[in-house]
Amino acid sequence: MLALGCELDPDQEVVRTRLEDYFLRPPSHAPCTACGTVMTVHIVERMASVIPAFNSSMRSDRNTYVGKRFVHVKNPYLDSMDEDILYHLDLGTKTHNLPAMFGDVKFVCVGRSPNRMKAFALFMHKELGLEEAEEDIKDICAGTDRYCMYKTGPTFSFSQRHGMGIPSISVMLHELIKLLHHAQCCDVTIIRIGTSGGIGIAPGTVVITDTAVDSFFKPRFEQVILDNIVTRSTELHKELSEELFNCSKEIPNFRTLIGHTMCTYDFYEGQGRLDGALCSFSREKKLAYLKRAYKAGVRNIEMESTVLAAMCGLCGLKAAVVCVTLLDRLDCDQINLPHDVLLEYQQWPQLLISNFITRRLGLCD
Ligand SMILES: O=P(O)(O)O[C@H]1O[C@H](CO)[C@@H](O)[C@H]1O
Ligand SMILES: O=c1cc[nH]c(=O)[nH]1
Repeated sequence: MLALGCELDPDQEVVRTRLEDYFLRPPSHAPCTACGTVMTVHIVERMASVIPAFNSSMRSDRNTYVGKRFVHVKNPYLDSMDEDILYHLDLGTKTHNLPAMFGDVKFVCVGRSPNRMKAFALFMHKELGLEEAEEDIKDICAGTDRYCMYKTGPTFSFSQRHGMGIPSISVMLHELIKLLHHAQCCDVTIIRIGTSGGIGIAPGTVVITDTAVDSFFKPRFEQVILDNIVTRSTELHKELSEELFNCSKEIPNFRTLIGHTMCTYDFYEGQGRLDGALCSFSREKKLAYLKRAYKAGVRNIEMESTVLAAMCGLCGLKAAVVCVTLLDRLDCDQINLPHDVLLEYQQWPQLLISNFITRRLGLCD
C-alpha cells in the first residue's frame, strides 16, 4: 500500500484519480506517516507499473492534459466524514444524490448578483437549446437565502446573492468545490463574471484576468489560518484566458483585453476612492497609486479574484475571471452611468462566456 502525502501535487492527484477511475477501488483511511493526520490511502501496489506512464504523459504537458481531471479537495478529514452537509447551499451527501444531480457539470459560472446569474442561466438554456421548460430552471439553493444556484445542462450558474468580496465568495467556493468533488465531476472550468473599476481603459471594456494581484500588486492571496498567515498563489489558467480572448474576437464590437486584476478588501478606501465615509489621502496620492498599479500591469479592480484564483488553483480547477469595467478610475470614483448602460455592460461577460461554452461544446458554427 502506498500512502500519498497530505500535500499532493496536482500531478500526483491526477494519478490518484486516474487510478481510482480505472480500477474502481475505493480509498481507505490511515494516519499519514509524516504528520499523523488521518488521510486517504490508495491501494496502488497492483498497478505500480502504470504510474510512470501516467506521470510522464502528464509532466510533459500538464496544462493541456486531456484525460479526466477530477476536482480534488485538499483535506484529509473529508473522506472519513460520514456525511458532509453543505450548509450554505442547503445540500448534503446523505440527503441528496450529488453525482446523479450534478455529475455532468463542466462549466461553473460564479457571480454576485442573483438577477445576473439567473439571467445567465436562462441565456445558457436558450443557447444550449435545452428541451426543459424555462420555468423548470429553479434555484437549487432555495432553502437558504445565502446563495442561488441554477443548473442548465452541463452549466452551473452560482450567485453570492447579497454578499460582496472575499469572505462571501470564499465560503461559497469551499462548498461549491466540495459539491463538485462529491458529485465526481471532472474537467470542470470555473469562471467568475462580474463588474470592476478600470484603470486607464474605456468603461465597457471586458478584462480577462491573467493574474489576480493584491493591493501591493503581488500575485498572492493571504489566508489567515489559525493564527498563521498562509500565502497562496493567484495565477490563473493561461490557456483558458487566451481561449476566452480568442472567443471575444468572434463577437462584433467587443472591447476586451488580458491584464492583471487587483482584488481589494473594500470598495472605498481599499480601492483608493475619495468618496467614502472615510478618506485619509489626497487626490494626488490616489492618482499616483492607481498609476503605479497601471504600470504594474493592473487594468481593473474588483473584490473576489485572488481567493478564487488561489482556491481553484489548489483544487485542480481551471479558473478564469472576466469582468467588465464600469468607469475609469483615473477619471472618477462614482459610477454615474445610466442604469440601462450599466445593465448592457454587465451582459458583455455573459455573452463572452456563453460563446466560449457553446464553442467548447461544439455548438457554434
Ligand atoms: O459585479 P460584482 O461581481 O459584484 O463585482 C464587483 O462589484 C462589487 C462592488 O460593487 C464587488 O463584489 C466587486 O468585485
Ligand atoms: O470600481 C469598482 C466597480 C465595480 N466593482 C469594484 O469593485 N470597483
